Amino acid sequence: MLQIRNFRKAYGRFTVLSIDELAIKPGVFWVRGANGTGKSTLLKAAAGILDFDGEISLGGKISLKKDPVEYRRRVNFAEAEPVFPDFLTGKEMLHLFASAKRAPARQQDYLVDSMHMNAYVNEPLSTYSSGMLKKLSLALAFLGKPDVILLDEPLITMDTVSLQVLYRWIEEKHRDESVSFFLSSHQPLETQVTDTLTVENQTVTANA
Ligand SMILES: Nc1ncnc2c1ncn2[C@@H]1O[C@H](COP(=O)(O)OP(=O)(O)OP(=O)(O)O)[C@@H](O)[C@H]1O
Repeated sequence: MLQIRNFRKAYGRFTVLSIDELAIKPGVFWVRGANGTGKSTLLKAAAGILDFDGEISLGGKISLKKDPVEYRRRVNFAEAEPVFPDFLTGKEMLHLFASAKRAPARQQDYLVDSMHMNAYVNEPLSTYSSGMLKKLSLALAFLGKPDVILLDEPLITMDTVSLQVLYRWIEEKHRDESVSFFLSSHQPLETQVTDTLTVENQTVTANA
């Protein structure tokens, strides 16, 4: 599903990650590693928002660099600490992403309802707490018909009820639409994972 070849990401002269070849089959993956090892770097590169040397593709067919629009429509991402324009409302962000991701009608209603965001979704983002912003960013990452969803530290700032909703979304998307997930977290995940990807020693290994 996700293929990485001759990948290298450096900040200045410091190489953070170097991956010769990694072909990841469909599934739900827990991305683990100590602070500063490169988990966010890996997810941001795979999401197409961070420049890197090398090649990342979906199944060797849809290349991030050669088919950037198609790739980004199929690979969704939520940042660890989302930052959005303060003056927009949650609803406006949802409309924007739904249009870019060609989301089916009413998909955003399901996400807003199930994550209990109705009370504030029409308010400007300047009024949101960090948990409210986190829930919105996760909802945005579930819009459209992606093949892959990358969630960077999805558990942080989420209350216990919201966490259960998130786990339900992940299980539904994986079971019903065969969506693959990459979930970086320092805490164990309360959902069944296919494999663990460990980020250490400037590279990534699959543990299975
Ligand atoms: N914009 C940047 N400029 C310079 N160095 C950076 C930049 N972003 C990240 N780094 C460095 O790259 C390394 C990997 O950072 P990254 O954020 O990917 O780690 P992480 O595994 O997600 O960490 P954490 O678990 O603490 O969130 C760190 O050493 C960090 O200092």
